[in-house]
Amino acid sequence: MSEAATNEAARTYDVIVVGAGPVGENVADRTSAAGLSTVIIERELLGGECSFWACEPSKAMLRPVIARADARRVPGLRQSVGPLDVPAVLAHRDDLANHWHDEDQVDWLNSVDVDLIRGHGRLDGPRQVTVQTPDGGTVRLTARHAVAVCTGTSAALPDTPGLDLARPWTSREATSAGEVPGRLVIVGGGVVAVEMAAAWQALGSQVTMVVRGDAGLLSKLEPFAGELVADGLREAGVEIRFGATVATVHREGREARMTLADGTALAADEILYATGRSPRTGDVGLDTVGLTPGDWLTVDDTGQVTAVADGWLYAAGDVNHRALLTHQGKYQARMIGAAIGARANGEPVDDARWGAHVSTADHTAVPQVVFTDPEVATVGLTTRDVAGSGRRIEVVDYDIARVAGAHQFAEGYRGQARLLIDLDRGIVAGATFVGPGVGELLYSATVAVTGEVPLERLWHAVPAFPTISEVWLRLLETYRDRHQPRRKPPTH
Ligand SMILES: Cc1cc2nc3c(=O)[nH]c(=O)nc-3n(C[C@H](O)[C@H](O)[C@H](O)COP(=O)(O)OP(=O)(O)OC[C@H]3O[C@@H](n4cnc5c(N)ncnc54)[C@H](O)[C@@H]3O)c2cc1C
Ligand SMILES: NC(=O)c1ccc[n+]([C@@H]2O[C@H](COP(=O)([O-])OP(=O)(O)OC[C@H]3O[C@@H](n4cnc5c(N)ncnc54)[C@H](O)[C@@H]3O)[C@@H](O)[C@H]2O)c1
Repeated sequence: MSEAATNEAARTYDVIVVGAGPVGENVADRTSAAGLSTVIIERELLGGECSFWACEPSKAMLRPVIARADARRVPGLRQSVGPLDVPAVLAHRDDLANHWHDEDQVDWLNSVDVDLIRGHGRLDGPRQVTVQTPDGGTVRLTARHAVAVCTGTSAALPDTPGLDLARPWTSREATSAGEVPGRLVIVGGGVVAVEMAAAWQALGSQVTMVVRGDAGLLSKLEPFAGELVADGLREAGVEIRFGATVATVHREGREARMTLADGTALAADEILYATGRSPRTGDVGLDTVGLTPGDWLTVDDTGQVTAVADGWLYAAGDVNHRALLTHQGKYQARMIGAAIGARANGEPVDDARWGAHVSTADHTAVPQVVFTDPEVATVGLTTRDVAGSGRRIEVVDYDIARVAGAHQFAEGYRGQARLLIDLDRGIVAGATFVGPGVGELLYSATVAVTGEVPLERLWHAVPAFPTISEVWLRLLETYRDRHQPRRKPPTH
Protein backbone atom coordinates (compact mmCIF):
# COMPACT_ATOMS: atom_id res chain seq x y z
CA MET A 1 0.00 0.00 0.00
CA SER A 2 1.08 3.58 -0.33
CA GLU A 3 0.83 6.80 1.61
CA ALA A 4 -2.90 7.35 2.09
CA ALA A 5 -4.54 10.36 0.44
CA THR A 6 -4.76 12.95 3.16
CA ASN A 7 -7.84 15.02 2.44
CA GLU A 8 -10.40 12.25 2.75
CA ALA A 9 -13.17 13.10 5.15
CA ALA A 10 -13.17 9.78 6.94
CA ARG A 11 -11.66 6.31 6.82
CA THR A 12 -12.08 3.20 8.90
CA TYR A 13 -9.33 0.72 9.77
CA ASP A 14 -9.12 -2.24 12.10
CA VAL A 15 -6.15 -0.68 13.90
CA ILE A 16 -4.79 2.87 14.14
CA VAL A 17 -1.25 3.38 15.41
CA VAL A 18 -0.23 6.90 16.45
CA GLY A 19 3.53 7.42 16.25
CA ALA A 20 5.91 5.58 13.90
CA GLY A 21 8.98 5.24 16.07
CA PRO A 22 10.53 1.77 16.37
CA VAL A 23 7.67 0.71 18.62
CA GLY A 24 4.73 1.98 16.56
CA GLU A 25 6.26 0.43 13.44
CA ASN A 26 6.41 -2.95 15.15
CA VAL A 27 2.86 -2.78 16.51
CA ALA A 28 1.64 -1.98 12.99
CA ASP A 29 3.69 -4.80 11.48
CA ARG A 30 2.22 -7.35 13.89
CA THR A 31 -1.41 -6.22 13.53
CA SER A 32 -1.03 -6.22 9.76
CA ALA A 33 0.52 -9.70 9.97
CA ALA A 34 -2.59 -10.77 11.95
CA GLY A 35 -4.71 -9.81 8.92
CA LEU A 36 -5.96 -6.50 10.32
CA SER A 37 -6.11 -3.37 8.16
CA THR A 38 -3.68 -0.98 9.81
CA VAL A 39 -2.77 2.68 9.43
CA ILE A 40 0.10 4.46 11.12
CA ILE A 41 0.37 8.21 11.73
CA GLU A 42 3.67 10.04 11.95
CA ARG A 43 4.28 13.76 12.33
CA GLU A 44 8.09 13.76 11.86
CA LEU A 45 10.25 10.89 10.61
CA LEU A 46 9.39 7.19 10.51
CA GLY A 47 11.88 5.53 12.82
CA GLY A 48 11.34 8.06 15.58
CA GLU A 49 13.80 9.24 18.16
CA CYS A 50 15.84 6.02 18.07
CA SER A 51 16.76 6.15 14.38
CA PHE A 52 17.53 9.84 14.13
CA TRP A 53 18.32 11.45 17.51
CA ALA A 54 19.07 8.65 19.96
CA CYS A 55 20.31 5.05 19.61
CA GLU A 56 21.61 5.05 16.03
CA PRO A 57 23.53 8.33 15.90
CA SER A 58 24.79 8.09 19.49
CA LYS A 59 26.15 4.57 19.01
CA ALA A 60 27.75 5.63 15.71
CA MET A 61 29.56 8.35 17.66
CA LEU A 62 30.58 5.97 20.45
CA ARG A 63 31.77 2.97 18.44
CA PRO A 64 35.03 4.68 17.35
CA VAL A 65 35.58 5.91 20.91
CA ILE A 66 35.25 2.41 22.36
CA ALA A 67 37.20 0.73 19.55
CA ARG A 68 40.05 3.21 20.03
CA ALA A 69 40.10 2.65 23.79
CA ASP A 70 40.12 -1.14 23.25
CA ALA A 71 42.92 -0.90 20.68
CA ARG A 72 45.02 1.16 23.07
CA ARG A 73 44.94 -1.76 25.50
CA VAL A 74 46.31 -4.26 22.97
CA PRO A 75 50.12 -4.62 22.96
CA GLY A 76 51.52 -4.24 19.47
CA LEU A 77 48.55 -2.17 18.39
CA ARG A 78 48.43 0.75 20.78
CA GLN A 79 51.42 2.45 19.17
CA SER A 80 49.54 2.77 15.88
CA VAL A 81 46.38 4.27 17.41
CA GLY A 82 46.09 7.96 16.69
CA PRO A 83 43.48 10.58 17.42
CA LEU A 84 39.94 10.22 16.09
CA ASP A 85 39.26 11.61 12.63
CA VAL A 86 36.43 13.85 13.84
CA PRO A 87 34.88 14.76 10.46
CA ALA A 88 34.90 11.06 9.51
CA VAL A 89 33.21 10.07 12.78
CA LEU A 90 30.51 12.70 12.32
CA ALA A 91 30.05 11.76 8.65
CA HIS A 92 29.61 8.11 9.70
CA ARG A 93 27.12 9.26 12.35
CA ASP A 94 25.19 11.13 9.65
CA ASP A 95 25.19 8.01 7.44
CA LEU A 96 23.77 5.88 10.25
CA ALA A 97 21.08 8.49 10.88
CA ASN A 98 20.33 8.17 7.13
CA HIS A 99 20.94 11.92 6.84
CA TRP A 100 17.63 12.42 8.63
CA HIS A 101 15.57 10.93 5.78
CA ASP A 102 13.08 8.11 6.25
CA GLU A 103 12.42 6.73 2.76
CA ASP A 104 13.86 3.32 3.76
CA GLN A 105 11.25 3.01 6.48
CA VAL A 106 8.50 4.09 4.06
CA ASP A 107 9.58 1.27 1.72
CA TRP A 108 9.50 -1.20 4.61
CA LEU A 109 6.05 -0.02 5.71
CA ASN A 110 4.77 -0.54 2.18
CA SER A 111 6.24 -4.04 2.18
CA VAL A 112 4.23 -5.02 5.27
CA ASP A 113 0.92 -3.60 4.03
CA VAL A 114 0.54 -0.73 6.47
CA ASP A 115 -0.91 2.60 5.34
CA LEU A 116 0.87 5.81 6.36
CA ILE A 117 -0.64 9.20 7.05
CA ARG A 118 1.80 11.97 7.76
CA GLY A 119 0.60 14.48 10.30
CA HIS A 120 -0.23 15.05 13.94
CA GLY A 121 -2.62 12.48 15.39
CA ARG A 122 -5.01 13.10 18.25
CA LEU A 123 -7.62 10.94 19.92
CA ASP A 124 -11.09 12.34 19.44
CA GLY A 125 -13.23 10.12 21.64
CA PRO A 126 -13.38 6.32 21.83
CA ARG A 127 -11.86 4.61 18.73
CA GLN A 128 -11.63 7.96 16.90
CA VAL A 129 -8.42 9.65 15.77
CA THR A 130 -8.09 12.93 13.91
CA VAL A 131 -4.99 13.70 11.90
CA GLN A 132 -3.91 17.23 11.03
CA THR A 133 -1.91 16.85 7.84
CA PRO A 134 1.01 19.08 6.76
CA ASP A 135 -1.08 20.51 3.90
CA GLY A 136 -3.66 21.81 6.38
CA GLY A 137 -6.12 18.97 5.80
CA THR A 138 -7.88 16.85 8.37
CA VAL A 139 -8.38 13.10 8.24
CA ARG A 140 -10.91 11.50 10.54
CA LEU A 141 -10.19 7.89 11.34
CA THR A 142 -12.24 5.24 13.11
CA ALA A 143 -10.76 2.05 14.53
CA ARG A 144 -12.85 -1.13 14.46
CA HIS A 145 -10.66 -2.84 17.06
CA ALA A 146 -7.82 -0.82 18.55
CA VAL A 147 -5.89 2.43 18.74
CA ALA A 148 -2.27 2.14 19.87
CA VAL A 149 -0.54 5.27 21.16
CA CYS A 150 3.21 4.95 20.55
CA THR A 151 4.23 8.60 20.71
CA GLY A 152 7.40 8.14 22.76
CA THR A 153 9.08 10.78 24.88
CA SER A 154 10.96 14.03 24.55
CA ALA A 155 13.70 15.50 26.73
CA ALA A 156 12.46 16.75 30.12
CA LEU A 157 13.91 20.11 31.14
CA PRO A 158 13.78 21.45 34.70
CA ASP A 159 12.44 24.95 35.38
CA THR A 160 15.87 26.38 36.25
CA PRO A 161 15.80 30.19 36.03
CA GLY A 162 17.14 31.38 32.65
CA LEU A 163 17.18 27.96 31.02
CA ASP A 164 14.51 28.67 28.41
CA LEU A 165 16.56 31.58 27.01
CA ALA A 166 19.93 29.83 27.23
CA ARG A 167 19.29 27.56 24.21
CA PRO A 168 20.45 24.34 25.92
CA TRP A 169 21.23 21.21 23.96
CA THR A 170 18.97 18.23 24.56
CA SER A 171 19.62 14.69 23.34
CA ARG A 172 18.59 15.85 19.86
CA GLU A 173 21.43 18.38 19.45
CA ALA A 174 23.86 16.09 21.29
CA THR A 175 23.31 13.38 18.68
CA SER A 176 23.14 15.56 15.57
CA ALA A 177 25.44 18.57 16.07
CA GLY A 178 27.93 19.09 13.27
CA GLU A 179 30.45 21.15 15.26
CA VAL A 180 32.40 20.11 18.32
CA PRO A 181 31.91 22.61 21.16
CA GLY A 182 35.15 23.62 22.84
CA ARG A 183 33.59 23.37 26.29
CA LEU A 184 30.50 21.30 26.98
CA VAL A 185 28.72 21.20 30.35
CA ILE A 186 26.41 18.21 30.79
CA VAL A 187 23.71 18.34 33.46
CA GLY A 188 22.62 14.89 34.66
CA GLY A 189 24.30 11.62 35.53
CA GLY A 190 22.12 9.08 33.71
CA VAL A 191 22.66 7.08 30.56
CA VAL A 192 22.43 9.93 28.06
CA ALA A 193 24.80 12.03 30.17
CA VAL A 194 27.55 9.41 30.47
CA GLU A 195 27.33 8.28 26.85
CA MET A 196 27.41 11.82 25.49
CA ALA A 197 30.22 12.79 27.89
CA ALA A 198 32.29 9.88 26.54
CA ALA A 199 31.52 10.78 22.93
CA TRP A 200 32.06 14.53 22.98
CA GLN A 201 35.16 14.38 25.20
CA ALA A 202 36.73 11.96 22.69
CA LEU A 203 35.66 14.21 19.80
CA GLY A 204 37.55 17.12 21.33
CA SER A 205 35.28 18.93 23.80
CA GLN A 206 36.35 19.65 27.36
CA VAL A 207 33.37 18.08 29.14
CA THR A 208 32.23 18.97 32.66
CA MET A 209 29.42 16.92 34.19
CA VAL A 210 27.14 18.49 36.79
CA VAL A 211 25.50 15.69 38.76
CA ARG A 212 23.03 16.33 41.56
CA GLY A 213 22.80 14.29 44.78
CA ASP A 214 25.17 11.69 46.14
CA ALA A 215 23.98 8.59 44.27
CA GLY A 216 26.81 8.83 41.71
CA LEU A 217 26.49 8.16 37.99
CA LEU A 218 23.93 5.70 36.58
CA SER A 219 22.07 5.77 39.88
CA LYS A 220 19.49 3.18 38.78
CA LEU A 221 22.17 0.51 38.23
CA GLU A 222 24.61 -1.33 40.53
CA PRO A 223 26.73 1.28 42.34
CA PHE A 224 29.99 -0.23 41.01
CA ALA A 225 28.78 0.45 37.45
CA GLY A 226 28.62 4.19 38.05
CA GLU A 227 31.94 4.16 39.90
CA LEU A 228 33.82 2.36 37.12
CA VAL A 229 32.23 4.55 34.44
CA ALA A 230 33.18 7.66 36.45
CA ASP A 231 36.78 6.38 36.61
CA GLY A 232 36.78 5.84 32.85
CA LEU A 233 35.36 9.27 32.10
CA ARG A 234 37.85 10.99 34.41
CA GLU A 235 40.74 9.14 32.79
CA ALA A 236 39.46 10.38 29.43
CA GLY A 237 39.62 13.94 30.79
CA VAL A 238 36.01 14.58 31.83
CA GLU A 239 35.51 16.68 34.97
CA ILE A 240 32.69 15.38 37.16
CA ARG A 241 31.09 17.53 39.85
CA PHE A 242 28.95 15.42 42.17
CA GLY A 243 26.44 16.90 44.59
CA ALA A 244 26.07 19.91 42.31
CA THR A 245 22.78 21.69 41.62
CA VAL A 246 22.30 24.32 38.94
CA ALA A 247 20.88 27.57 40.36
CA THR A 248 20.76 29.78 37.24
CA VAL A 249 21.71 29.61 33.57
CA HIS A 250 22.05 32.34 30.99
CA ARG A 251 23.69 32.96 27.65
CA GLU A 252 25.84 35.95 26.77
CA GLY A 253 26.57 35.94 23.07
CA ARG A 254 28.12 32.59 22.20
CA GLU A 255 28.90 31.73 25.82
CA ALA A 256 26.53 29.91 28.16
CA ARG A 257 27.04 30.64 31.84
CA MET A 258 25.82 28.66 34.79
CA THR A 259 25.87 29.24 38.54
CA LEU A 260 25.73 26.27 40.86
CA ALA A 261 23.92 26.36 44.20
CA ASP A 262 27.27 26.59 46.04
CA GLY A 263 28.13 29.73 44.05
CA THR A 264 30.54 28.10 41.58
CA ALA A 265 30.40 29.74 38.13
CA LEU A 266 30.82 27.61 35.00
CA ALA A 267 31.14 28.82 31.42
CA ALA A 268 30.69 26.72 28.29
CA ASP A 269 30.02 26.89 24.59
CA GLU A 270 27.10 24.50 24.95
CA ILE A 271 25.12 23.05 27.85
CA LEU A 272 23.49 19.65 27.43
CA TYR A 273 20.52 18.85 29.64
CA ALA A 274 20.29 15.06 29.99
CA THR A 275 17.77 15.12 32.81
CA GLY A 276 15.30 12.41 31.83
CA ARG A 277 12.26 12.20 29.58
CA SER A 278 8.63 13.40 29.45
CA PRO A 279 5.84 11.47 27.71
CA ARG A 280 4.61 12.93 24.42
CA THR A 281 0.99 12.91 25.55
CA GLY A 282 0.38 16.63 26.05
CA ASP A 283 -1.38 17.04 22.70
CA VAL A 284 -2.76 13.65 21.70
CA GLY A 285 -6.36 14.17 22.81
CA LEU A 286 -6.17 12.26 26.08
CA ASP A 287 -8.83 14.55 27.54
CA THR A 288 -11.34 13.24 24.96
CA VAL A 289 -11.15 9.76 26.50
CA GLY A 290 -11.11 10.80 30.16
CA LEU A 291 -7.32 10.86 30.66
CA THR A 292 -5.04 13.71 31.68
CA PRO A 293 -2.86 15.29 28.97
CA GLY A 294 0.83 15.00 29.76
CA ASP A 295 0.51 11.81 31.81
CA TRP A 296 2.33 8.54 31.19
CA LEU A 297 -0.10 5.88 29.89
CA THR A 298 -0.29 3.05 32.39
CA VAL A 299 -1.00 -0.31 30.75
CA ASP A 300 -1.57 -3.91 31.76
CA ASP A 301 0.72 -6.66 30.51
CA THR A 302 -1.19 -6.97 27.21
CA GLY A 303 -0.70 -3.25 26.62
CA GLN A 304 -4.28 -2.08 27.27
CA VAL A 305 -4.50 1.33 28.95
CA THR A 306 -5.93 0.40 32.32
CA ALA A 307 -7.93 3.60 32.90
CA VAL A 308 -9.96 3.35 29.67
CA ALA A 309 -13.03 1.14 29.42
CA ASP A 310 -13.71 -1.48 26.73
CA GLY A 311 -10.06 -2.30 26.05
CA TRP A 312 -9.74 -0.49 22.71
CA LEU A 313 -6.85 1.82 23.75
CA TYR A 314 -3.31 0.46 23.88
CA ALA A 315 0.02 2.16 24.58
CA ALA A 316 3.46 0.77 23.77
CA GLY A 317 7.06 1.86 24.13
CA ASP A 318 8.47 4.82 26.02
CA VAL A 319 5.03 6.39 26.46
CA ASN A 320 3.89 3.67 28.90
CA HIS A 321 6.95 4.23 31.11
CA ARG A 322 7.67 0.52 31.65
CA ALA A 323 11.19 0.50 30.20
CA LEU A 324 12.52 3.39 28.11
CA LEU A 325 14.54 1.28 25.70
CA THR A 326 14.07 0.52 22.02
CA HIS A 327 14.45 -3.23 22.29
CA GLN A 328 12.03 -3.44 25.21
CA GLY A 329 9.46 -1.25 23.43
CA LYS A 330 9.75 -3.42 20.32
CA TYR A 331 9.22 -6.51 22.49
CA GLN A 332 6.07 -4.90 23.90
CA ALA A 333 5.02 -4.09 20.33
CA ARG A 334 5.32 -7.74 19.28
CA MET A 335 3.25 -8.87 22.26
CA ILE A 336 0.68 -6.09 21.99
CA GLY A 337 0.31 -6.51 18.23
CA ALA A 338 -0.29 -10.23 18.76
CA ALA A 339 -2.79 -9.53 21.56
CA ILE A 340 -4.74 -7.08 19.40
CA GLY A 341 -4.72 -9.68 16.61
CA ALA A 342 -5.95 -12.46 18.91
CA ARG A 343 -8.75 -10.35 20.36
CA ALA A 344 -9.86 -9.09 16.95
CA ASN A 345 -9.83 -12.58 15.45
CA GLY A 346 -11.75 -14.08 18.38
CA GLU A 347 -8.82 -16.24 19.45
CA PRO A 348 -7.85 -16.91 23.07
CA VAL A 349 -5.52 -14.39 24.69
CA ASP A 350 -2.57 -16.05 26.39
CA ASP A 351 -2.03 -13.64 29.26
CA ALA A 352 -0.44 -16.04 31.72
CA ARG A 353 3.04 -15.10 32.96
CA TRP A 354 5.44 -15.51 30.00
CA GLY A 355 2.41 -16.08 27.72
CA ALA A 356 2.35 -15.19 24.01
CA HIS A 357 0.46 -11.92 24.55
CA VAL A 358 2.11 -10.36 27.61
CA SER A 359 5.30 -8.37 28.21
CA THR A 360 6.33 -10.28 31.34
CA ALA A 361 10.02 -9.49 30.84
CA ASP A 362 9.31 -5.81 31.57
CA HIS A 363 8.99 -6.74 35.24
CA THR A 364 11.92 -9.07 35.72
CA ALA A 365 14.32 -9.16 32.80
CA VAL A 366 15.02 -5.80 31.13
CA PRO A 367 18.46 -5.83 29.48
CA GLN A 368 20.49 -2.69 28.87
CA VAL A 369 23.96 -1.87 27.60
CA VAL A 370 25.57 1.49 28.38
CA PHE A 371 28.07 2.18 25.60
CA THR A 372 30.86 3.87 27.52
CA ASP A 373 34.46 2.87 28.24
CA PRO A 374 34.09 0.66 30.25
CA GLU A 375 30.78 -0.71 28.98
CA VAL A 376 27.97 -1.64 31.36
CA ALA A 377 25.68 -4.60 30.65
CA THR A 378 22.83 -5.33 33.00
CA VAL A 379 19.64 -7.40 33.14
CA GLY A 380 17.09 -8.13 35.85
CA LEU A 381 17.42 -7.07 39.44
CA THR A 382 20.15 -5.01 41.05
CA THR A 383 21.02 -4.71 44.73
CA ARG A 384 19.31 -1.29 44.67
CA ASP A 385 16.08 -2.99 43.53
CA VAL A 386 16.10 -5.61 46.27
CA ALA A 387 17.31 -3.46 49.17
CA GLY A 388 14.64 -3.62 51.87
CA SER A 389 12.40 -5.92 49.79
CA GLY A 390 12.78 -8.87 52.14
CA ARG A 391 13.64 -11.15 49.20
CA ARG A 392 16.20 -13.89 49.90
CA ILE A 393 18.88 -12.80 47.47
CA GLU A 394 22.56 -13.65 47.58
CA VAL A 395 25.11 -11.45 45.83
CA VAL A 396 28.04 -13.06 44.03
CA ASP A 397 30.86 -10.82 42.78
CA TYR A 398 33.86 -11.58 40.61
CA ASP A 399 36.73 -9.46 39.33
CA ILE A 400 36.61 -9.95 35.55
CA ALA A 401 40.32 -9.11 35.30
CA ARG A 402 41.05 -12.56 36.75
CA VAL A 403 39.43 -14.35 33.80
CA ALA A 404 41.83 -15.70 31.15
CA GLY A 405 39.72 -14.26 28.32
CA ALA A 406 40.04 -10.79 29.85
CA HIS A 407 43.86 -11.06 29.71
CA GLN A 408 43.53 -11.91 26.05
CA PHE A 409 41.08 -9.08 25.42
CA ALA A 410 43.14 -6.29 26.92
CA GLU A 411 46.31 -5.65 28.87
CA GLY A 412 45.48 -4.29 32.29
CA TYR A 413 41.80 -5.27 31.93
CA ARG A 414 39.57 -3.73 34.60
CA GLY A 415 36.03 -4.96 35.17
CA GLN A 416 33.55 -6.33 37.64
CA ALA A 417 30.71 -8.86 37.49
CA ARG A 418 27.80 -9.44 39.85
CA LEU A 419 25.03 -12.02 39.95
CA LEU A 420 22.00 -11.85 42.21
CA ILE A 421 20.92 -15.37 43.11
CA ASP A 422 17.31 -15.95 44.14
CA LEU A 423 17.88 -18.39 47.01
CA ASP A 424 14.29 -19.58 47.14
CA ARG A 425 14.22 -20.57 43.48
CA GLY A 426 17.88 -21.34 42.81
CA ILE A 427 18.02 -19.10 39.75
CA VAL A 428 19.80 -15.94 38.61
CA ALA A 429 17.55 -12.93 39.25
CA GLY A 430 19.96 -10.26 38.00
CA ALA A 431 23.35 -9.84 36.36
CA THR A 432 25.61 -6.82 35.87
CA PHE A 433 28.92 -6.79 34.03
CA VAL A 434 31.17 -3.76 33.72
CA GLY A 435 34.32 -3.74 31.59
CA PRO A 436 35.57 -3.59 28.03
CA GLY A 437 33.70 -5.92 25.69
CA VAL A 438 30.98 -6.97 28.14
CA GLY A 439 28.06 -5.74 26.02
CA GLU A 440 28.05 -8.96 24.02
CA LEU A 441 27.84 -11.00 27.26
CA LEU A 442 24.40 -9.67 27.96
CA TYR A 443 22.29 -12.01 25.91
CA SER A 444 23.63 -15.00 27.86
CA ALA A 445 22.54 -13.31 31.08
CA THR A 446 19.18 -12.38 29.57
CA VAL A 447 18.52 -16.01 28.63
CA ALA A 448 19.51 -17.16 32.13
CA VAL A 449 17.23 -14.61 33.83
CA THR A 450 14.28 -14.90 31.43
CA GLY A 451 14.52 -18.69 31.22
CA GLU A 452 14.78 -18.90 35.01
CA VAL A 453 17.49 -21.47 34.34
CA PRO A 454 18.27 -23.45 37.52
CA LEU A 455 21.84 -23.02 38.75
CA GLU A 456 22.30 -26.80 38.48
CA ARG A 457 21.70 -26.56 34.74
CA LEU A 458 23.89 -23.47 34.31
CA TRP A 459 26.84 -25.66 35.29
CA HIS A 460 26.29 -27.45 31.98
CA ALA A 461 26.47 -24.21 29.96
CA VAL A 462 30.20 -24.27 29.33
CA PRO A 463 31.83 -20.96 28.35
CA ALA A 464 34.49 -21.20 25.66
CA PHE A 465 38.12 -20.73 26.66
CA PRO A 466 39.59 -18.09 26.61
CA THR A 467 36.65 -15.68 26.40
CA ILE A 468 35.38 -13.10 28.87
CA SER A 469 32.25 -15.24 29.20
CA GLU A 470 34.28 -17.56 31.45
CA VAL A 471 33.28 -15.09 34.14
CA TRP A 472 30.03 -17.11 34.29
CA LEU A 473 31.99 -20.16 35.43
CA ARG A 474 33.96 -18.14 37.98
CA LEU A 475 30.76 -16.68 39.42
CA LEU A 476 29.20 -20.15 39.74
CA GLU A 477 32.38 -21.46 41.37
CA THR A 478 32.40 -18.56 43.81
CA TYR A 479 28.82 -19.33 44.79
CA ARG A 480 29.48 -23.08 45.03
CA ASP A 481 32.61 -22.69 47.14
CA ARG A 482 30.73 -20.50 49.56
CA HIS A 483 28.02 -23.11 50.02
CA GLN A 484 30.09 -26.29 49.66
CA PRO A 485 33.45 -25.65 51.32
CA ARG A 486 36.25 -27.98 50.21
CA ARG A 487 36.62 -31.06 52.37
CA LYS A 488 39.91 -31.61 54.10
CA PRO A 489 41.91 -34.58 52.75
CA PRO A 490 42.02 -37.53 55.19
CA THR A 491 45.02 -37.54 57.53
CA HIS A 492 46.54 -41.06 57.62
C1 LIG B 1 20.40 9.94 23.35
C2 LIG B 1 19.62 8.67 23.50
C3 LIG B 1 20.23 7.46 23.22
C4 LIG B 1 19.50 6.29 23.35
N1 LIG B 1 20.15 5.11 23.10
C5 LIG B 1 19.48 3.96 23.24
C6 LIG B 1 20.13 2.71 22.98
O1 LIG B 1 21.31 2.65 22.66
N2 LIG B 1 19.41 1.58 23.11
C7 LIG B 1 18.10 1.59 23.47
O2 LIG B 1 17.49 0.53 23.57
N3 LIG B 1 17.45 2.76 23.71
C8 LIG B 1 18.12 3.93 23.61
N4 LIG B 1 17.46 5.11 23.84
C9 LIG B 1 16.01 5.08 24.13
C10 LIG B 1 15.20 4.96 22.81
O3 LIG B 1 15.53 6.04 21.97
C11 LIG B 1 13.72 4.95 23.09
O4 LIG B 1 13.43 3.96 24.06
C12 LIG B 1 12.93 4.65 21.83
O5 LIG B 1 13.16 5.61 20.84
C13 LIG B 1 11.44 4.59 22.14
O6 LIG B 1 10.73 4.29 20.98
P1 LIG B 1 9.21 4.77 20.80
O7 LIG B 1 8.79 4.25 19.45
O8 LIG B 1 8.43 4.38 21.99
O9 LIG B 1 9.27 6.35 20.80
P2 LIG B 1 10.00 7.37 19.80
O10 LIG B 1 11.24 6.79 19.24
O11 LIG B 1 10.07 8.64 20.55
O12 LIG B 1 8.98 7.52 18.59
C14 LIG B 1 7.71 8.12 18.76
C15 LIG B 1 7.24 8.62 17.42
O13 LIG B 1 5.92 9.14 17.56
C16 LIG B 1 5.81 10.33 16.80
N5 LIG B 1 4.72 11.13 17.37
C17 LIG B 1 4.66 11.65 18.61
N6 LIG B 1 3.48 12.27 18.79
C18 LIG B 1 2.79 12.13 17.64
C19 LIG B 1 1.50 12.54 17.23
N7 LIG B 1 0.68 13.20 18.05
N8 LIG B 1 1.12 12.24 15.97
C20 LIG B 1 1.93 11.56 15.12
N9 LIG B 1 3.16 11.14 15.48
C21 LIG B 1 3.57 11.41 16.73
C22 LIG B 1 7.17 10.98 16.94
O14 LIG B 1 7.41 11.92 15.92
C23 LIG B 1 8.09 9.76 16.86
O15 LIG B 1 8.45 9.47 15.53
C24 LIG B 1 18.15 6.31 23.74
C25 LIG B 1 17.52 7.53 24.02
C26 LIG B 1 18.25 8.69 23.91
C27 LIG B 1 17.57 9.99 24.21
N1 LIG C 1 22.39 2.72 25.92
C1 LIG C 1 21.12 2.84 26.27
O1 LIG C 1 20.42 1.86 26.47
C2 LIG C 1 20.52 4.19 26.43
C3 LIG C 1 21.23 5.33 26.09
C4 LIG C 1 20.66 6.57 26.33
C5 LIG C 1 19.38 6.65 26.86
N2 LIG C 1 18.71 5.52 27.14
C6 LIG C 1 17.37 5.59 27.77
O2 LIG C 1 16.86 6.89 27.65
C7 LIG C 1 16.23 7.27 28.87
C8 LIG C 1 16.58 8.70 29.19
O3 LIG C 1 17.94 8.82 29.59
P1 LIG C 1 18.38 10.02 30.51
O4 LIG C 1 19.82 9.89 30.77
O5 LIG C 1 17.85 11.29 29.97
O6 LIG C 1 17.52 9.76 31.82
P2 LIG C 1 17.93 9.04 33.20
O7 LIG C 1 16.66 8.94 33.95
O8 LIG C 1 18.75 7.81 32.95
O9 LIG C 1 18.91 10.07 33.92
C9 LIG C 1 18.49 11.36 34.24
C10 LIG C 1 19.57 12.03 35.08
O10 LIG C 1 19.23 13.38 35.23
C11 LIG C 1 19.21 13.71 36.62
N3 LIG C 1 18.20 14.74 36.80
C12 LIG C 1 16.86 14.62 36.67
N4 LIG C 1 16.27 15.79 36.89
C13 LIG C 1 17.25 16.68 37.18
C14 LIG C 1 17.28 18.05 37.51
N5 LIG C 1 16.15 18.75 37.59
N6 LIG C 1 18.47 18.63 37.74
C15 LIG C 1 19.61 17.91 37.66
N7 LIG C 1 19.66 16.62 37.36
C16 LIG C 1 18.48 16.00 37.12
C17 LIG C 1 18.92 12.40 37.34
O11 LIG C 1 19.36 12.45 38.66
C18 LIG C 1 19.72 11.43 36.47
O12 LIG C 1 21.08 11.46 36.81
C19 LIG C 1 16.70 6.32 29.94
O13 LIG C 1 15.58 5.69 30.51
C20 LIG C 1 17.57 5.33 29.24
O14 LIG C 1 17.19 4.01 29.51
C21 LIG C 1 19.25 4.30 26.96
